Amino acid sequence: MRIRFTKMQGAGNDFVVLDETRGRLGLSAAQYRWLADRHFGVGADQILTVRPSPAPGLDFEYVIHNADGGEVEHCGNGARCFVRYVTDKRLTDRNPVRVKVRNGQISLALDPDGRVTVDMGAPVFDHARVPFDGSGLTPDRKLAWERWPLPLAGAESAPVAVVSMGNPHAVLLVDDVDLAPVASWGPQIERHVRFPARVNAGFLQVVSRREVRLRVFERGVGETLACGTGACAAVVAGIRLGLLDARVDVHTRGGVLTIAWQDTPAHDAPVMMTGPATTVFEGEVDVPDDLA
Ligand SMILES: N[C@@H](CCC[C@H](N)C(=O)O)C(=O)O
Repeated sequence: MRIRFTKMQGAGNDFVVLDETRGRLGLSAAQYRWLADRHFGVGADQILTVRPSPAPGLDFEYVIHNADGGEVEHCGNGARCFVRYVTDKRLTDRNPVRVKVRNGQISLALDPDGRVTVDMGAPVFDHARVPFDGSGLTPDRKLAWERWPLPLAGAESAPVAVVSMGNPHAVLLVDDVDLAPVASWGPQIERHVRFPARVNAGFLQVVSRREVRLRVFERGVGETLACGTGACAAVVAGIRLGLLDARVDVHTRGGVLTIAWQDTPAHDAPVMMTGPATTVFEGEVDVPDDLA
């Protein structure tokens, strides 16, 4: 099947964007995997699919597949690229744009400086909704909020803060992200038995109360140059741990994201994320239909 696509990136987290506003392409998980493949396909961390509004009061639906072909709930950098795409393609003239994602809705605005600001919704801390199983573990309460000790191979234990931004995140404090064990601990945390839906693993270095460095080993992908929901989760965790102010610049390997979250007694304020969204190129490709 021959399809048109747009290649985009936000802080180096890269996407193949597909337009299904005039009809479904009907791709299989294997075909999404092929599109994301950097050797045999186009190459991307995620595939974003734009669909028409599913309900009054919404402008679009967008669907996200990880490079492993699995559908996921949320993608922060993808959300910014999504709004750049529907605006540049003149699929809408609304600003902000209201979009349905898998388990909720988000609002996205193009800023005058060319960046995009996304209302990412409120973080979720309820373990059942993350989902996370902390039963039998004793949390570390040395800081203002708890961290849960995950046993890893080699008898090491990783103390993680647990938060959902619509998708699950485990956030680990490290002294220096350049030296963090992302390649060895990332896959173990991603598939840890305590996270039944798997998890994105964030390695957070606090530089000051307004500046952090972050690397994320993403569920279904591996380490990416940036993760938007990971940046939101890391800043929310840092604020709840008492280490960060309400507005923080997050330095990733692919660029800077600004995250703002005003903590309240109910911890239910929305997280605002601002960052870049860029079109790289457009193309057509023959997607094999005999993939296993
Ligand atoms: N790159 C994304 C997150 C994409 C989904 C994630 N890998 C998951 O499985 O939850 C972002 O920018 O948020």
